[in-house]
Amino acid sequence: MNNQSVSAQRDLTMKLPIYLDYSATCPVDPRVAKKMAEQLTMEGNFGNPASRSHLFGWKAEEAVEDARRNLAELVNADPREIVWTSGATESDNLAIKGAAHFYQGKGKHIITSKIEHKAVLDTCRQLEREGFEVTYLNPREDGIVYPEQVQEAMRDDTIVVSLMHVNNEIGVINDIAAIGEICRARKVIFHVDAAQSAGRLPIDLAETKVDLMSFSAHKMYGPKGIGALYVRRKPRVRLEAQMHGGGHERGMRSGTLATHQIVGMGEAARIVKEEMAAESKRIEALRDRFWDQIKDMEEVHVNGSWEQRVPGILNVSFAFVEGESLIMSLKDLAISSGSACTSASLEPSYVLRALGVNDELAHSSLRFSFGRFTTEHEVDTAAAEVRKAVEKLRELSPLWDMYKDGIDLNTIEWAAH
Ligand SMILES: Cc1ncc(COP(=O)(O)O)c(C=O)c1O
Ligand code: FES
Repeated sequence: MNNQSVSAQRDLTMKLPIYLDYSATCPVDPRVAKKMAEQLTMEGNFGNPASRSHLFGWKAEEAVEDARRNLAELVNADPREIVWTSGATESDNLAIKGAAHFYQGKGKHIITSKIEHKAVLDTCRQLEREGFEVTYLNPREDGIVYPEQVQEAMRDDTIVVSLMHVNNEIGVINDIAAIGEICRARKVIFHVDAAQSAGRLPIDLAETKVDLMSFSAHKMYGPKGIGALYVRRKPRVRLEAQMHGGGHERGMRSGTLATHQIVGMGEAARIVKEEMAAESKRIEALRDRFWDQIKDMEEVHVNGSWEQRVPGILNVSFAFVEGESLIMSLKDLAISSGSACTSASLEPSYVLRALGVNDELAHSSLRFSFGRFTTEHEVDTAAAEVRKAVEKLRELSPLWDMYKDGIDLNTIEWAAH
C-alpha cells in the first residue's frame, strides 16, 4: 500500500484525531510491518542469529547483517560500527556511561546541554552521583548550542561531550560538524543523540567527526523498542559494556538479537534513505502551509530558530492561552505541549525555559510535528481548529481583555496568595 492509500483508508474509517505528533513516535510504515511479520514464523527468519550450527541461525544472521548495512548506509558508516540496542534511551546510556567509565582514568568532566532528552540528562545525573562533574550548557535564545560555547567549556579533564543533533521539542539543529572538530582536536569523545535527525537530515559519519551516535527506529517509521549506537572504529572508541551476558555485538551489548525488530529498523532506514529528499520537501511545504494559516493571529510566536530547524517540527506559543486548556479544546488533534516523556507533567517545558521563554509563554506552547502520512487536508483542518480554539479561549481570558485595553501586565502588582 502506498502512502496516499494509507491516508485515504484512514480518512474513510476515521473518527480518530489527526495525528500531528510525529516527533513522539511514528506509525510503522506498512512496507516495514510486512517485512517484520515475515521474520517471525517457521517459514521466516525465526532462528537465533547467534546459532552457528544450522541454516535457521545463518539465515537470521544474514537478515540482521542486511539491516545493519542499511542503517550504516543511511549515515555513511561501516556496518561494523553499528551496535543494536533497545532504542535511543539505551544508546544514550551505553554511549555516555560506557565512555565515561572507560575513559575515567583521563578525567571525570562531561559537557552536555540543558535541553537534552531526559535519557541524556538523567544519565549525566547518575554519573554525577558516581563522582563525575557535568557542565550543562545553556543554548542561546534561538535554541542552538554554539560551537564556541563548547570550546569555552572544555577543560583538561573533559572526556565526553554529549549534544543532540536536533531537539525533539523545538526542532532546532546543532552544528555537529563544527562541534566535532573541536572535540577531535582535544581528543574528547563526542556523542550525538540523533533520534530526531536520522532519516530527516543527511548525516555523513565518514566526514563528520562524531564518535558515538544514538538512533531510534520509531522516529523513522520503524518499530518501537529497537535502536542502535554508532561506535567509531577509526580512531577507535572504546566503551565499557552496560549489559553483560553472551558477548553479542562484539561484547558491547549482550542479549539475543531481536531479528524482526532489527529487520524493521533496517527496512525503515533503507526506505527513508531513498525518500528523504522528496519527503523533507513535502513536509516542509505542509509545515509552511500550516504556519501560513495561523501566523497572522496576534501574539503567536515560533520557538527556536526558524532557519536552522528540521521541517517537521513547529513549536508555537499562543500568548494568553493556557496550553493544557488549548490541548483539551483541540480533542480532534493529537498534539502535545512538549515531549511525550514529559507530557504527564504540568510544569512548563524545561527546554523552553532554557531558551529564556517566560513561564506563562512556555505554558501556552504547543508542538506540532508533521510526517510521512500527513495530508494537506489534515493540516488545513488542524489550522482552522487551532484558530477557533485560541480565539475562543482568549475571549474568556481577563488577561487578554487587559492586554487589548493596552494595560501593561508587567506593571500590575498581583495580590499574594
Ligand atoms: C532526542 C531523543 N532522544 C532519545 C529518545 C528516546 O528514544 P527511545 O524511545 O528509542 O528510547 C527520543 C524519543 O523521544 C528523543 O526524541
Ligand atoms: S518519546 Fe520523545 S520525549 Fe519521550
